[in-house]
Amino acid sequence: MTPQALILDLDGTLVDTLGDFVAVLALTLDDLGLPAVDRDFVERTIGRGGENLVKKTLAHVGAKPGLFDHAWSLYQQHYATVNGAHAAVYAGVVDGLNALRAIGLPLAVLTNKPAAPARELLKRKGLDGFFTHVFGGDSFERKKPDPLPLLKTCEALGTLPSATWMIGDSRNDAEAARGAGCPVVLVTYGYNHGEDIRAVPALAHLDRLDELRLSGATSA
Ligand SMILES: O=C(O)COP(=O)(O)O
Ligand SMILES: [Mg+2]
Repeated sequence: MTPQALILDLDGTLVDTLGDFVAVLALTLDDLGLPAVDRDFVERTIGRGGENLVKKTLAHVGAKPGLFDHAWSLYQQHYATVNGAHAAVYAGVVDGLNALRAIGLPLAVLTNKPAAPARELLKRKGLDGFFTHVFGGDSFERKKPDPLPLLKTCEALGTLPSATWMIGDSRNDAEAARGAGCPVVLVTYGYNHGEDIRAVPALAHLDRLDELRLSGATSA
């Protein structure tokens, strides 16, 4: 089975951004006079968009209610500055993307990160040239794990969901793909809410993106 196009997640799949999230939350919490959160908390909480991360973090540190709007605005300002400074492209990603491009597969990014910082991060990490579309958590009415963003991305790619594979690192990606009717491939090195991603059914579980072996794109 060969796909006609691929949709790739960003955080935890293409780029290890945990350090960025940790740094941005530390700056935001410091501005608010609140205690920092540890790396493990951040790792198991990322993946459902920045708003969710900020809400969960405020609850975790016992912040008073009503702080969200201010915290979210600080978080976004800090994110724009920090973006990419504590992040690294995973081993195997550039070779994997080059191999996929070489066989003519259209590639799109679909992340829960807002589209503007997602595009900026890809640019800062030299990955922006690989993708025909980059969609974020604010590109559509709902985010992953809702299937809507996948269906909309398939529409933009001009491919049927059944011929469009989702490559992600979390059960969010798998759930969204299942709802949309897209086959899913999962990478094992990202963030899955503190759970083992190998327990989530997929076409394959990859330790590196360049382990994906596809023979060539079929026509749409
Ligand atoms: O939650 C986020 O901000 C990013 O998550 P994703 O790139 O893994 O979808
Ligand atoms: Mg992810």
